[in-house]
Order: sequence, then C-alpha cells, then structure tokens
Amino acid sequence: MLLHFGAAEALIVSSADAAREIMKTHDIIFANRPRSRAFQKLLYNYKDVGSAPYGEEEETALMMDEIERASSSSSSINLSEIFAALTNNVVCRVALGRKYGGESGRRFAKLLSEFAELLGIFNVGDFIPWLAWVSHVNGLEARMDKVAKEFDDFLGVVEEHMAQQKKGPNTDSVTGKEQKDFVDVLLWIQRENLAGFKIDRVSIKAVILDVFAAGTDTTYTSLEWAMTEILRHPNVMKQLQKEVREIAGKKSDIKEKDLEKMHYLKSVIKETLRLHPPIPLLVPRESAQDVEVMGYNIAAGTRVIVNAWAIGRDPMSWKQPEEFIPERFLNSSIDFKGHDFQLIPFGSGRRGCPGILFATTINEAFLAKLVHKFNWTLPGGAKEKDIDMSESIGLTIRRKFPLIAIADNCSC
Ligand code: HEM
Repeated sequence: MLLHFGAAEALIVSSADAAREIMKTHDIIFANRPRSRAFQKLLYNYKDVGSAPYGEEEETALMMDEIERASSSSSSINLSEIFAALTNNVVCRVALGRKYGGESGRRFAKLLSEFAELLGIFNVGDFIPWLAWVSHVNGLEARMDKVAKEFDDFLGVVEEHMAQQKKGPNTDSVTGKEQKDFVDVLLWIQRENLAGFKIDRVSIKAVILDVFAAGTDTTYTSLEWAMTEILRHPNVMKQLQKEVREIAGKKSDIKEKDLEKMHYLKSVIKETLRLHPPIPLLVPRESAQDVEVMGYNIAAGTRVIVNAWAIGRDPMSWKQPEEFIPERFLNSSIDFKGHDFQLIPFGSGRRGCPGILFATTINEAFLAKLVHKFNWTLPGGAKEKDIDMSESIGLTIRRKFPLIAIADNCSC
C-alpha cells in the first residue's frame, strides 16, 4: 500500500512476501534510513550504527534478590519496574562500565523513556517541510533539545574513559584484572585505526547512544509481554516451569548450556515476539533508487514501513493467529533471525538488528530464573482475564500499565 504523507511517499509492507522483497531481494536498495528530526537531534546527527557484547549475570542475581525479599512478605511486585531496571543496568554496565543507582538511576530511566517516546512521535515537518515550524511552536523541538543535551551530559563518560586510558589500564580493585567495556573497545578501535576510517568522539557517543536507544526499551518490553502472556496462560506457565525445573534441577544458577536445552522457553519467547513485536513497524527504510517490487514501481526516496505486527498475525502464515500458543514453534524451524519473513521482530538483511543475541540471552536467562525459583499469582485474587492488555504509544510498544504480580518462593 502506498500512502502520501505530505511531501513524502510511504510504502506500507504488511505481508511476509513483500517484506522478503524489501529486506532480501532488494535489501541494498532499501538499506537507507529516512531522515527524521528526532533521529537527527537525538542520535548525534545520524552518526550511529552498532553492536554490543554482554554480561548480565550479576544484574540478574540482584533482581532475583529483590524478588526474593518481596516474596518473603507476599508483597506485590512491579515486574515492569524490575525488567526496566535490569535491562538499563545491564546495558549501562556493558556500554559504559558503570550503572546509575538512586536518584541518577531514576533520572536516567526517565530520560530513556522520554527518548524512546520522542523517537516515535509524529513530526509533521518530516513529511511537510514547510510545516517544520510547528514543532517549534508545540514544544517538540525544545523537548528534543533538552533530552539530547541531558544524554550528552550522561555520555561525558566517554571523555572520562579517554582520561582514564591516558593514565593506564583500568583494573578491578579486587581481581586486579583489566576491565573493558564497550566504550573502551570503541576507543581502542579508534586509537588503532581498526575500522579503516576515522572514528571521532561524537561517533563513539552516537554508537553508545544507539545501543541505549535500540537495546533497552526493546529488551525490557519483550520480557514484560512474555511474562504478561505467561501469567494470562496458566497452562503455559505450568509447562514452562516443568521444563525449566527438570533441566535446571536444584541449581541456584541457570547456565547458558541449560538454556540451550529449553526448547519450550525459546518457543515462549518466539510466540511473544510474534504477537508483541516491541517495534511493531520496525525502523523505517528508504529506497535509494527507483525499483520494481512485486510489479509496482517504487520511486527513489520512498519510505518503507514494514508492519511486523500485522505480518505476525497474518492468517495466511499462522493458524489461530490471535492466540498465544508457544507449541506452534516446538516442531518448526521458524526463527526470528531474519530468514523467515513471517516472523521478523528484529527486521532482516543488512540493516537487521545486531542485538538479537544480546536481547535473547537476557530474555531467556531472566525468564528461566523467574519461573524456576518462583510460583506466580496475580494480586488481589485477580483472574488471568483481568490483566489489562492496553499498549503505550511510541517507537516501542510497551504495556500501558505496569505488570504487577506476587511471587511465592518455590520449595520444589
Ligand atoms: C527484543 C529486543 C530487540 C528488538 C525486538 C529489536 C528490534 C530491532 C529492529 C526491528 C531493528 C530495525 C531492523 C531493520 O530495519 O531491519 C533494530 C535495529 C537495531 N538494533 Fe535492535 N532490537 C532489540 C534489541 C537490541 C539490542 C539489545 C541492541 C544492542 C545492544 C540493539 C541494537 C540495534 C541497532 C544498533 C540497530 C540499528 C541497526 C542499523 O540501523 O543498521 N537492538 N532492532
């Protein structure tokens, strides 16, 4: 479907076949991202690309302790808050080598949430250039400036790393081992000129910001929806607990090699991402030249919006598409890595998400731990059908209201 948004033409892709044409057959032509004021302001004038290492175990353990404390007094737990803190802390530690606790932690979480909202806001000037003044009048421009400035202050940590590196390697005070985070790695690539092109300080900040923009909200949103669906489907909860408890046994820690055997867990995550892709319209692309797609002529400069939400619910691809049935993936080779176009929550092709491994590792590990150690109920005797499924607005679609549940420490 071709829509006209002011001066811009936008091609809406809502079928697996059309998505394959865009992200596989003509991948190189559609590898550009359209310019948007929010992306320009918030992502250092487009100097962004990215990928990241990971290391979530310590943060997961801290969150598990918090749940344990709440479970001992049967208090309600705000799981949305726990998931957001977990992903923020993991990404902060991996990217910046530190996390933000207390007041600055709360400020950082609020900043991230505002950042995600701004990236998803419709800015009329992106489509009708002569109406660009509207965002100055309605306060959008000022909000973007404020958020960009606050983020830049947080990313002063890049300069701190540079100063630290001049003094010598940053070593752990207990183990004496050299500590390296994502900023250190990027500075090393810059210093040794390993990228084959010049990377400046602003580009490093942009890549770090990319990881925050693309990695935190999405990962926590998928955890939130996964737990929501599990709580809504007690049979799925039972089956998942059975698998995790059989494989992990009495171990206090679940390792990656245990996770590899948890096929039902992986199916639960796939089914969650099918029904609730955190970025339902993916990240827009733009055609670099005129091209024919499925018999239609698409002009250079056309925006392409891939509707992964509709594709995931297309009855042509899925039986009972609106139902949450993880079993559909048990004997199926369909995966979300970008080769099966009926399931593309991470996009596909050369602009596909580089954070799949990072996100799935956190999601699998934390979900397995939650159901391994605890039995879960809803507060106030609420029933599964009472769970509010309203969605927020923005680039990532989260739950509108926090997910609250009660954990009961399992003696099994
Ligand atoms: C469940 C979690 C996640 C989901 C659903 C998700 C989804 C996506 C989607 C749909 C895109 C656009 C793909 C396309 O245009 O084909 C994308 C791009 C991207 N993602 Fe993710 N993502 C997730 C987690 C992460 C994480 C954890 C990171 C980093 C640590 C990350 C980093 C990026 C980056 C840097 C891009 C831009 C790639 C480019 O433009 O070339 N994502 N992601």
